[in-house]
Amino acid sequence: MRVFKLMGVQTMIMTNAAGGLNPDYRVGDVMILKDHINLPGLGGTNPLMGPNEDRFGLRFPCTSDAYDRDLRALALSVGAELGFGDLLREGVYCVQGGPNFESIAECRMLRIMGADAIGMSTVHEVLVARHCGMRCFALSLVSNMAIMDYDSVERANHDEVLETGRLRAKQLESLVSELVDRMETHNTC
Ligand SMILES: O=P(O)(O)O[C@H]1O[C@H](CO)[C@@H](O)[C@H]1O
Ligand SMILES: Nc1nc2[nH]cnc2c(=O)[nH]1
Repeated sequence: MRVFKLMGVQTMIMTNAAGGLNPDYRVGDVMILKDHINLPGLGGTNPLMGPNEDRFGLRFPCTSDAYDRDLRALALSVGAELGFGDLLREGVYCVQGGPNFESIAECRMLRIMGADAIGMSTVHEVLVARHCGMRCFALSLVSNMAIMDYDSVERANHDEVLETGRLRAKQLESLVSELVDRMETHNTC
């Protein structure tokens, strides 16, 4: 992120695959991140640990405005214009350390905590990008539903994640490229 910053990048667009925790979500939905829960961060592991690099940003950065409101609104309208507004959601992404998928008890706890989707990436990048003043937009492809039921015979697996990615690749490509075409290039930070 800091190399991008030094190269003059002002806006970061990030994508990930995530497990759906919100029972209203379906495999193949696309969740625009409006906020996150940084589980490793709450536990004391954070990419901004260590001496602060003052030339990049503040020691104690704000995260309540991490995901740019204007870009979120623009993505929702672009998706609707492209004909797949019904797939789009806005929600809270939770990052855990991985690489294992979550246990049933963990999924249930995360849902109670307010997470709509769970993954293993993106938040670290967002924290460093925001620290140095870059505008951030991120979306999650709901590649599988988290297992919440002890009677379920479903098992989270990476093949399903890859398969859903293939299924939605074209639509996500058109969403991101149209977003890039239309977004203001200036940094609002
Ligand atoms: O977050 P990305 O890299 O999109 O991928 C997510 O999906 C993979 C697991 O299937 C993990 O890598 C997890 O982080
Ligand atoms: N942690 C986590 N990461 C994912 N990436 C894609 N699906 C999942 C999931 O169910 N859990």
